[in-house]
Amino acid sequence: MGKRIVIALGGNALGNNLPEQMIAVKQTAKAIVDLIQEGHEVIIAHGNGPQVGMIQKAMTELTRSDPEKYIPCPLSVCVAMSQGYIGYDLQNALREELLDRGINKGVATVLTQVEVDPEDKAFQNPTKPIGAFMTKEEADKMVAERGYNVIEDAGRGYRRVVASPKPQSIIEIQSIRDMVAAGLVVVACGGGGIPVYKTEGHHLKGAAAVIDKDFASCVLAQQVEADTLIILTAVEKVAINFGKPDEKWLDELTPDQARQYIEEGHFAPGSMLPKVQAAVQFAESAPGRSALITLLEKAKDGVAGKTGTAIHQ
Ligand SMILES: Nc1ncnc2c1ncn2[C@@H]1O[C@H](COP(=O)(O)OP(=O)(O)O)[C@@H](O)[C@H]1O
Ligand SMILES: NC(=O)OP(=O)(O)O
Repeated sequence: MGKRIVIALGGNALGNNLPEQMIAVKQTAKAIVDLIQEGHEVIIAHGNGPQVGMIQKAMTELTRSDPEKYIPCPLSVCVAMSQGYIGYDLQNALREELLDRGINKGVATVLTQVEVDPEDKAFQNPTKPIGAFMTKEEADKMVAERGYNVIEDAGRGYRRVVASPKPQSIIEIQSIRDMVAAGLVVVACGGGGIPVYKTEGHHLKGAAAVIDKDFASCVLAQQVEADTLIILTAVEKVAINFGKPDEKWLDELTPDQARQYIEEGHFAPGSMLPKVQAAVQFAESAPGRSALITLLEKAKDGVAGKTGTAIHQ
C-alpha cells in the first residue's frame, strides 16, 4: 500500500553550484518519481547550505560595491531566494520526469516560512555551516575582515556558520496539506524554511538564521501526518565508529539505541547528528511512524526495506 513520505534531500541531491545543481536534480527527480510510481505520496524538503551561502555572499559583495545604492539583504531573504532557485530546478526536473513516464501530476513549490523562537539560544551560538568550503587562510581572513563565525566542518575544510534555531511550526502548513490532498507533488520547507517569528498582531518578522532542514523536515512530516521520513544523504547507512577501523554500518536503530550512540559521540554535529536526532523525534512522534537514512539512489530499495538505516520503535 502506498505510504505518505516526506523526503529530506541533502547536499548531494542538489550539488554545490548552478551547473552541478541542474545535473543533480535530474537524478534526484528519478529517485523521487520511482517512489511516486510505486504509489507513494511524496512531499519534498531540501537543504540550502551551499546555495544560501552563495546568495548571501553575492548580496554582501553588491552592498560593499556601493553601500549608498544597495542596502544589505537580510539572511531570511537570502533563504527565500534559495527556496525559489532550488524549487525552480527541482520542480522542473520532477515535472519532466513525471511527463516522460506518462504520469499526470502537478508539482508545486511552496515558499514556506517556519516559526522560530526569537529567544532560542542558537541565536547566540552559530552552528550552521553555509556556503563554500574555505582554506584556513581564507577562513582567517573572513574572521578578521568581516567578523564572520567560522568552523572546521567535519574534516572537509572551513565554512562560515550562522545561527540555526529549532523549527517550531510551519506557517503555510494548511496550504501544503491542501495541495497534498489535491494530489500535487509538493516541495516545501526548502532550506529548513524561511525563519520567522511573530511580532505584534499577525505580523511575521524574518530572523537572521538558517534552520536545519533535517529538523524542519521532521516537523513537516509530523504536521502532514506522514508514515515515513526519509533523509537522503551521501551515505547508504548510519555508522558507529564512523571512519575508524572498527566502523559498523547499522541496518536498524531504536530511539533508545540512537540516544546511547549520540551520547557516545558517534554522530558528527552539523552532519549526521541532526539527521539521527530528527529521525528519532519523528519515530517517537506517533505509533507506527518510522524514519530512514540512506543514499538518494537507494531510496526505492530503502522504502522496500532492503537497505539504509531504519529508525523505529
Ligand atoms: N556516524 C556517521 N555515519 C555515517 N555518516 C556520518 C557519520 N558521522 C558523520 N557522517 C558524515 O555525515 C555526512 C552527511 O552529512 P552532510 O553531508 O552534512 O549531509 P547532507 O546530505 O544533509 O548535506 C555523511 O556523508 C558522512 O560523511
Ligand atoms: N538548511 C540546511 O539544513 O541546509 P543543508 O542541508 O544544505 O546544510
